[in-house]
Amino acid sequence: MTDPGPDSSAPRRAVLPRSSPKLVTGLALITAIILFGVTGPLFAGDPDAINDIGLTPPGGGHVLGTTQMGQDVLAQIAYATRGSLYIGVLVGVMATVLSALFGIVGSYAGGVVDEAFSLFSNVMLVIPGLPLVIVISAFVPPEQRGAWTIAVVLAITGWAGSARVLRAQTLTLRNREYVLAARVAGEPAWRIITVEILPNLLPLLASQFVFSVIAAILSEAGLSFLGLGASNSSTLGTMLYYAQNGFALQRGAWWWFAPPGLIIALFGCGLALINFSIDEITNPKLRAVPRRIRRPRREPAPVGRPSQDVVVSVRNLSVTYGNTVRAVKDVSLEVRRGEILGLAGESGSGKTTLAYAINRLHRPPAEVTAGSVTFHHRDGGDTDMLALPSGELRAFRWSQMSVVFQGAMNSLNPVMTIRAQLEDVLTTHRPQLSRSDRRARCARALELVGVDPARLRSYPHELSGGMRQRVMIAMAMLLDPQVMIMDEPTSALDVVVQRGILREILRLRDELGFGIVLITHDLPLLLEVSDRIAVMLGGEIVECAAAEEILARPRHPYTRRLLESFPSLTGERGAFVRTGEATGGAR
Ligand SMILES: Nc1ncnc2c1ncn2[C@@H]1O[C@H](COP(=O)(O)OP(=O)(O)OP(=O)(O)O)[C@@H](O)[C@H]1O
Repeated sequence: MTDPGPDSSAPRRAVLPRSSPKLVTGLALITAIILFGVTGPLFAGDPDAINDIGLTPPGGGHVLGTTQMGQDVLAQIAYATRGSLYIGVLVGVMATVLSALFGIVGSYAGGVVDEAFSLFSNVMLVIPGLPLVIVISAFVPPEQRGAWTIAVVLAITGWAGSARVLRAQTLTLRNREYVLAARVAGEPAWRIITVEILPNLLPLLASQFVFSVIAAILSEAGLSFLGLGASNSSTLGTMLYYAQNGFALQRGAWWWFAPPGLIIALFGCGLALINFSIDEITNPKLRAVPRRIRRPRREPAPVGRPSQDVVVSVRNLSVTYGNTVRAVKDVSLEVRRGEILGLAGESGSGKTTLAYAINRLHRPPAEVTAGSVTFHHRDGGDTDMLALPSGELRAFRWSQMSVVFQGAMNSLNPVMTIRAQLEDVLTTHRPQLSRSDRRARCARALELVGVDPARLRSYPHELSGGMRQRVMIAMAMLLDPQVMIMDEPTSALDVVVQRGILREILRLRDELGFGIVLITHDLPLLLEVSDRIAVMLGGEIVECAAAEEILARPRHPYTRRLLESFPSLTGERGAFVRTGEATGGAR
């Protein structure tokens, strides 16, 4: 067997949830209560043993005192905790299975099955739960009212709300591309549900299970308190019932009613804390990344001010993802007013990370570890992008530096008209504009990108991919920004539409004079439209020069190989692709 090496546990560590104070506290509480419930009865004496000492406060031979019959309260609590946990888990499992069956299977099957399941869930949902539980419990004779009976009653009155939520979520998931792909690939329905859909519903199912357990323990306590609980088993609720009947409160016997109440409260609290952490555990994207309070190392102010036509200067910028990936390494570049700066490089070379960091759109675990990004205003003022308070950054971002995201045509909200989405930007950033001015600006923005303003009334699905892409560009231009960052703005479109949109962008750049950072893998396209091109490799800019210079005299071997891979540029087809030479990615 080979030695996995000292770092073999690192990837495993990366996929495990990071502990958070919430999770640790919740787990500690629940573990302690479960341990007490499971092992306590093994050590505690007989909870029903009657002693002639009567009601006694804690002390001596009885750590938590005795009931009015002289029964040991600690022993009773140990058995009662076990009983309540048993009912809670039973109900949690049954309610979760029922809600998954009616919510997930029904909505995936669709048609009559979905309608029938949905109707049944709705009927169960509108029946008031607590009165129904009381009626059913009262109907069952006390001698047959065991823990299982109570658990079944609580489960059948408590699953419908969860089923509705699961149904809504499954209806969305079943139309996702990967589910459609699995269907086209001929996977059977049971496999699609369990492999493609269920893992995405785990956070919901887990929190619904936790919620059902809490609700069951509380409801059982309520039922027992009313004398309708499980007759042949001891639970925290039955303890409270007997304490109430023995006038514990009036007699000041706090040791009789306070401990069971406290255990219920702590159990609910522990499960709620775990519930909060479930999303982070099941969804790696949501895991909180410990933020090291580390300001990027400030660079000394550049000697002299950059020339008037520079709008953004990036100096020695480094960005990392956690401690492992150095995606951008010591990058310096300038974006000039009215220029198109192309950013080329293989997949994973750090282009998107750099563009996002310039606009401070990077999210944890991405972190700027060094360098500076300065925005130079026309009036001579400078803005340190990395030091901008978040309120100012929000206002600054779209109005001075906007972004067209990768896959932008899917960024439009499907349930809002184009007009509403464009107007939203103006309402947020230009609240002083009148309604008619807003409408006129939206129409003008669409005209600029070559879309008929009549389309303002359309919903995104009524537009072609190219139109949606143009709408996103119109949205990015709506506030007359000085810089637009465009990350693969046309990659999903055919070449003719691509060229059409880029011609439009060039015309707008000439007309409005903003600078553009254009990211794409398509080097011929970059050579066609860019003024300058920066080539990235492994997180570094290995070459930055005028587009003609890059084409005529590429200096870096990687740039030369990149050019060789495009036949129309050099005539030597695909050496780069054919040899498959490793080029190195970000590390
Ligand atoms: N959330 C993340 N967590 C960890 N590493 C990441 C994350 N996002 C990106 N990376 C890593 O950062 C590096 C740079 O990624 P980035 O997306 O910036 O590259 P890119 O040049 O834009 O690639 P592409 O052209 O394929 O979009 C890659 O090694 C990538 O694996």
